[in-house]
Amino acid sequence: MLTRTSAFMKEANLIGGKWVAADSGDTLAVTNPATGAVLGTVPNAGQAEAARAIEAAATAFERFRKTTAAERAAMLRRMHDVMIENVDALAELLTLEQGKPLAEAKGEITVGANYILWFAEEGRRVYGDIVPSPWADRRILVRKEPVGVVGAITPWNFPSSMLARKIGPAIAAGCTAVIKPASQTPYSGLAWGVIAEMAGLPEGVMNIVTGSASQIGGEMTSNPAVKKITFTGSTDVGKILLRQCADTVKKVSMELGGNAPFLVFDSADVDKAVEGAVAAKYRNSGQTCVCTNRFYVQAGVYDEFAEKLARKSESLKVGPGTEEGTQQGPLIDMAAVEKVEELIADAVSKGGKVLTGGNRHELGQSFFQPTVIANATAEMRFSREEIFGPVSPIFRFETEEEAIALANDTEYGLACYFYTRDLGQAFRVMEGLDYGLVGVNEGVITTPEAPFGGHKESGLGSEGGREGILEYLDTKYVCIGGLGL
Ligand SMILES: NC(=O)C1=CN([C@@H]2O[C@H](COP(=O)(O)OP(=O)(O)OC[C@H]3O[C@@H](n4cnc5c(N)ncnc54)[C@H](OP(=O)(O)O)[C@@H]3O)[C@@H](O)[C@H]2O)C=CC1
Ligand SMILES: O=C(O)CCCC(=O)O
Repeated sequence: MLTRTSAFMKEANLIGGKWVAADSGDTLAVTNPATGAVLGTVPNAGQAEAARAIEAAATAFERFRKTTAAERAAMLRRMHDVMIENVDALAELLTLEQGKPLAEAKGEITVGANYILWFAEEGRRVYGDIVPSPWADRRILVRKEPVGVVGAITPWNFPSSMLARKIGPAIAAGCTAVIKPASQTPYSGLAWGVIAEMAGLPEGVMNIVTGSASQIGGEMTSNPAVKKITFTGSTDVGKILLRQCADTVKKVSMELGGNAPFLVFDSADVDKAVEGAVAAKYRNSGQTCVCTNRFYVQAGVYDEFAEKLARKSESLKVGPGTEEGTQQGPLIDMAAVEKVEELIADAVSKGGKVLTGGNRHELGQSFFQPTVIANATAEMRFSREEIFGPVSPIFRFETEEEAIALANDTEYGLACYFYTRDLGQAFRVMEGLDYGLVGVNEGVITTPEAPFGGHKESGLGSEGGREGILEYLDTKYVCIGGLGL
């Protein structure tokens, strides 16, 4: 199984162009969530290795910042090509350590490659300004310059594409980076080192350190050589990193948790809404920060929607991600299974009705049945907490105003979705929802061309789109006088 992936499956850290072990020689085991089998080990590095990686990135930055945008675009295009040429191997590695179906893993690698290509193109359009001067003898230039060394910390649910959104704009802007992948899925992060090498990225531009989150994150956030932290993960950890970044006033981008509502109005095409609901809920077995957490359905179509969603949910094929036809892989670990069980038990004790699923899957391990729960209410825990699993709670509402208020009643503001065939309603609801991403009659909306980022406690800044590269650039105002004009 591992033969195809082996070229990309590194068991060492990349620091200054060298693949190295942890100073202590300690390692972390990586397991396949579908079988519980140990796939291999990666270095359990800490503060000292992170400091050396930052130093390597800072040294490389002095040369890399002077490369042209066209040169960097060429490197990024080669990285894109390496990914597309090796999509099967990279996807297999991703599925083995993360669990998602191979088709989804291939989708993630392809989307990641597309982010890289998008930023290759965007990097060549980092324009400054010449501003009309209020002085006859002076001229005003506004330049955009790379911020410098970037620290990137990523989660286990999209271990490849979350890095693409950070590395792509960083390199395009002329920055260098130190990466810390999630400990449960480090291979897809380390594979970026191989991709970089194959694409001819200069040594030290990309450094990758696995191991202690608090030590590596602590060094990244306190070391003055790091100018920016970009993080995707839980809101709790995002808040820790924000506090730690304050002392050296670093730039930050935060892609944090979500509590996505999915509204279905009486005016909706219910079959289309069910199709969108399945896509928005069950991608990566519900372990996506933009996955629907709460379905709000208007009274007139409630029963029809609930029944149809239940039937679709129970038809999903659960199995190992590597098996042909699998639509639902395992959850990342047993803690995730226990959390889902707790949320279901809480809902049932408060009057929730399980329409399908509700239990661990007969396959064992961390496989869980796709679950639909009707009669959901605001008192149930999943109305406020991220489920991060294949559970669809369905709440009932009567009016449009009520639906908007319920949808916005959360500290999160990442993604939301709604279905309607009423054009006026589409605009009213879209304008009323306090979210960074809105899907209108669509359940999956991410693309490199569009900005991705949350409102409220779901984050700061945007990845992708025109905005994505701006996060990696400083603005410099230059006043040129003494021109004798
Ligand atoms: N918005 C999103 O995309 C995601 C949201 N989540 C939410 O968060 C919950 C917990 O998931 P989890 O993976 O533990 O998410 P975390 O936020 O804990 O982890 C994300 C990344 O941050 C690292 N990290 C953890 N603690 C620190 C720290 N003190 N300093 C620096 N880095 C740190 C992790 O490292 P390590 O792996 O070594 O601990 C990992 O690389 C999920 O159930 C879900 O609700 C999770 C993943 C993604
Ligand atoms: O942050 C995440 O959980 C990944 C978002 C997946 C997407 O790109 O839609």
